[in-house]
Amino acid sequence: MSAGHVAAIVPAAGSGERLGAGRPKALVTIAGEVMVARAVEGLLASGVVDDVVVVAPVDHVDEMRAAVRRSVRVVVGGDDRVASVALGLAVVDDADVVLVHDAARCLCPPDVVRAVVAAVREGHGAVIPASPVADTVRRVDPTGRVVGPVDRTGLLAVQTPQGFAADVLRRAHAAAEGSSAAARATDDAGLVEEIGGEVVTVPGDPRGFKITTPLDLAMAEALLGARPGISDGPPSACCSDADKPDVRTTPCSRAPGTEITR
Ligand SMILES: Nc1ccn([C@@H]2O[C@H](COP(=O)(O)OP(=O)(O)OP(=O)(O)O)[C@@H](O)[C@H]2O)c(=O)n1
Ligand SMILES: C[C@](O)(CO)[C@H](O)COP(=O)(O)O
Repeated sequence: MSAGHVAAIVPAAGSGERLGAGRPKALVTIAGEVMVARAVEGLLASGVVDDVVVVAPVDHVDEMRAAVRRSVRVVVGGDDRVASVALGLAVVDDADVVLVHDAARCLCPPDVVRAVVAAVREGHGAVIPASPVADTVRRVDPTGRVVGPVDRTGLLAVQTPQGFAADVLRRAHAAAEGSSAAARATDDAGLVEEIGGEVVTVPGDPRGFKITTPLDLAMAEALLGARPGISDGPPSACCSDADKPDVRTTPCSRAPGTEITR
């Protein structure tokens, strides 16, 4: 595929129930910058995205436009993520490559964006960043009783941005409209699978984690150096240095193995 026009859709119309911030999650601030603005900046910093469309909650379109501070289009979202992406897709009719990137994965590094776009340009119709699952996985019944092991070999946890040849994503969404596939799919690659399309992976990045709960938010702030750690306590005198960017070169006078309470 030629270079083509790359558009990115940023679904940001969720309410953020699990975060419980009392306002749409994408408008929650992390280290002085709201999530949706961080997500847009990350996409643009990749240097491979030409156009961004933010999908906003109906009552927060102006607020989101102001927060992003870039001349991106902002459209009203739908009742679920699939509907919101479809509404964004409807306005990127000039795109050859379409990325879909959760506002909630706003710390995803630009390298991942570039890798996804490069793989679509190589000719893959659908590309997702994904990483090995770290935890042991079990299947359980509705009561929580374990019913069987799950072989972790070949299991990957999937992130965004997901990248698509525009025609592939359009066909997938058209087929999903009003069908049970839309209800089942938790991501856009799932819709491509539903129409028999091939989906390939590129390596994900731990920083692309989805900010879902208050703990995720605290971890994001800690990653950006905006708080000492994921507990609320103040840093100890010794280890406040560890909060500075280059912790590798910061000496600590405590003996190795000393328990550190934060
Ligand atoms: N109707 C919806 C629902 C979700 N999203 C977006 O899809 C992404 C992934 O969803 P999730 O992290 O689950 O966000 P919420 O749906 O807001 O979270 P919750 O389920 O806790 O309410 C988010 O950027 C969210 O804003 C969207 O654009 N439109
Ligand atoms: C799209 C996604 O972020 C990929 O991991 C994920 O599927 C979103 O899931 P959610 O249940 O809507 O949070």
